[in-house]
Amino acid sequence: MPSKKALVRRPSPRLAEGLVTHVAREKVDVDLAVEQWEAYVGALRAHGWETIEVEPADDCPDSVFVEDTVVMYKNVALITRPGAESRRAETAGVEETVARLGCSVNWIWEPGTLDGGDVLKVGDTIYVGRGGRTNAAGVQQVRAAFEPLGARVVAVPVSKVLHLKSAVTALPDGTVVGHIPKMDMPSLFGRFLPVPEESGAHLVLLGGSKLLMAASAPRTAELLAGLGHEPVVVDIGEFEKLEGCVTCLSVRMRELYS
Ligand SMILES: NC(=O)NCCC[C@H](N)C(=O)O
Repeated sequence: MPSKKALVRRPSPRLAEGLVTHVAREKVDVDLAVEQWEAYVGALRAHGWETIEVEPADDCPDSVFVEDTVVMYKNVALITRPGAESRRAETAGVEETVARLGCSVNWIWEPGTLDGGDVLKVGDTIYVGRGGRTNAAGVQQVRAAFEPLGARVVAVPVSKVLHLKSAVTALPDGTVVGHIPKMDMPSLFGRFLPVPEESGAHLVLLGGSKLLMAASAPRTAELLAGLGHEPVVVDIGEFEKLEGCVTCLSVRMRELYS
């Protein structure tokens, strides 16, 4: 059934200790991050999304990046096993929330690892980035979980960025949008639009032609507006210092059964 709920998770007071892999560490202003997070949640709400807060995980610095802990396909919530050990404790609270919302719950098991940031759904095609956080067993387990439900899983090598969706997302019409310098194999995607900024490749589909985007990608916003899309811009600069994107701060649940 169509639903418009989105999971979010309030930043931990330890946010500044979050992991960095492909960028140099910069000082994070936690108070400003909380303000930016509130504005992000406000933008989701303003566009008709009911936001559901997962109980905060104050001891987990990266817990605000809730997308990495669960992948939704239809009514199934696949609880991940994050590639970074320090993030594994984040999944318990998420599991509780999705179960309460009536999802059918499944899990990635050892030796599999998967971060939700590596999973891009375009219709029934599920691209899974195989990189620093998601291993081959994780990809196989995504296949086993979702192909019987009608999905086709396509594995994509990722070596230049943290996650697949750090470089690639998609427009509402299914066109894949990506920043080529950060992609291993742009040719794996069918209909493809290159964008000039890395963070321009991070799109959250809000509904209709509205696209939630980061303020750090003004040239891409202009490009997309010129193609008839409607960018909704938020500043998430403090999260970008930790390799976070607009995509990773929420999990949209569009096909809840209940
Ligand atoms: N899906 C995402 O883009 N997640 C960002 C996670 C950033 C966090 N600092 C991490 O390294 O896990």
